Amino acid sequence: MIKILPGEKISALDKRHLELTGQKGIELMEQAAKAFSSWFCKNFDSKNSIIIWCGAGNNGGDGFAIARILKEKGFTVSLIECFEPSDNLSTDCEINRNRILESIRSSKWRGQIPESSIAIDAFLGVGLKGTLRNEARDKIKAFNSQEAIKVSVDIPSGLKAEGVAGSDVVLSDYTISFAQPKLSLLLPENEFCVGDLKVLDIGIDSRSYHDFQSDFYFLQKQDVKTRHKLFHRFSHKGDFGKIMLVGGGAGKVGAILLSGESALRTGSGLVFLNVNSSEILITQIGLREAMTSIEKFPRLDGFDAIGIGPGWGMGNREEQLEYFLNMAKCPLVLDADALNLIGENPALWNLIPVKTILTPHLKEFDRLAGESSDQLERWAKAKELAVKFKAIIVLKGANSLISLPDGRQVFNSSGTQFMATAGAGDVLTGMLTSLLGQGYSPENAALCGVFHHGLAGELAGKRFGRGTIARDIIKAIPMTFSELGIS
Ligand SMILES: NC(=O)C1=CN([C@@H]2O[C@H](COP(=O)(O)OP(=O)(O)OC[C@H]3O[C@@H](n4cnc5c(N)ncnc54)[C@H](O)[C@@H]3O)[C@@H](O)[C@H]2O)[C@H](O)CC1
Ligand SMILES: [K+]
Repeated sequence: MIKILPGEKISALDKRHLELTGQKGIELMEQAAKAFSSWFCKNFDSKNSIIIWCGAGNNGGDGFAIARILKEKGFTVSLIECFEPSDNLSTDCEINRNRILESIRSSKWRGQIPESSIAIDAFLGVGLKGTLRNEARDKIKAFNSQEAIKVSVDIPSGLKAEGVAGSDVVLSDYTISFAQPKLSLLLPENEFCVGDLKVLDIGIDSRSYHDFQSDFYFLQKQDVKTRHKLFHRFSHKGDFGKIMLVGGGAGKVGAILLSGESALRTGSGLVFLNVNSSEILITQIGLREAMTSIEKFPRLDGFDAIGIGPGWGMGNREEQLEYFLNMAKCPLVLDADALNLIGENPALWNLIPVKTILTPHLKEFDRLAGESSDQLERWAKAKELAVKFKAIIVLKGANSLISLPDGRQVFNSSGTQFMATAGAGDVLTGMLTSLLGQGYSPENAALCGVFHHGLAGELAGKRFGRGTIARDIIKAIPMTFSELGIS
């Protein structure tokens, strides 16, 4: 997993990469510009006219290089230079400016903006320091006033790599960040200026990260594959696990059915659904592959993992939750009403077995940890709780954050806005419980489960768009394994 470094460490990281590989800075910039341009060509037709706003630093250097590459690919490109002749350009910005083709129209910033269909923001990157100067503010305002699709290179100009955006910031539809997402790009408070986020590999040598300390990590496709258990010719039913999912109170049985079906689609051998006695019939009809039970205090031996909470209801459940927390000898997942019960009675925290996976969404997290004034505070509290109780806390949302007992915090890269639909969380609970039941370590179950859940959402979202529902995500689960080449 790639470490997420603070903005002020990025140039030191580049330097380390250049030392290790013998590359030159201008070559790394070319790799970044090429990565950006190939993403761009996949997403936009070359009939579009593009205007690129370039600053005087390396972010501007990226912009000049991107201009040259996109022109060669057939786009109509023009440039606005957001600096004065007296300004010092960074060495690599200067080199790329001199490489600009004559056929690219380049103008100085004079307050007028040529029309274009796509505006690329390569004005300021992670090198922004202190308070924004007035002339930079004017340029950002002018950039925002264009009626064009807006794409930021690395980070929206005016936004710092850490913290919440102020009012002087480029309002992007897409932010294409290099090597690692900057922490500010992951804050929901900054969604208004970041838009869709994509992180591109620009070929930084992974050894370059060794010298830098950070507890924040970014989970990508390539990190997940090695964490999976592979099944083979001699695998038997027992390898796929026997799990119990507890929930399905009156009127909410759909939640446990979604979890149950997700667990089966994730590969569980045997799935038991423990529901309210009034719901037994509908549960059996609802998921024919599952077995059902209605005891409030069922026997727990023989189960490989237990997931508790989807649609459970909170009335008179405390004693039951205590029973599960005290008696279970297998790994646990706690979700929904199980979390709300802990929020109401914090003494229950002390009964949670180590390495239990808790999956709160934002509101459930606030009930568990108390109100927070912003997401940064929530991230800090999640880390504190994970370390204190040796738990794994999955704070659900765009780029779900997985806080581990050793203090590491891992942001997920998969997922789509189409997953903001009823039952998507129940699907995750089923997937996580299933992987635990198949013998995955809690850390691997959390990382693989969260990634595959997001990927299933992406695949379902591609097909159904705004109409995506939780059952579409479940149907896409098997495809996520073939996508990653996992048997
Ligand atoms: N490893 C990577 O991710 C790579 C990233 N690249 C790109 O490089 C930039 C960072 O470049 P840097 O030269 O350090 O700084 P910037 O271009 O972001 O900014 C310098 C620019 O900004 C002006 N400035 C600074 N503070 C202010 C202020 N308060 N008000 C107004 N203007 C300000 C300063 O005068 C300079 O002109 C990174 O984001 C990537 O885009 C590399 O290309 C490849 C490796
Ligand atoms: K930028």
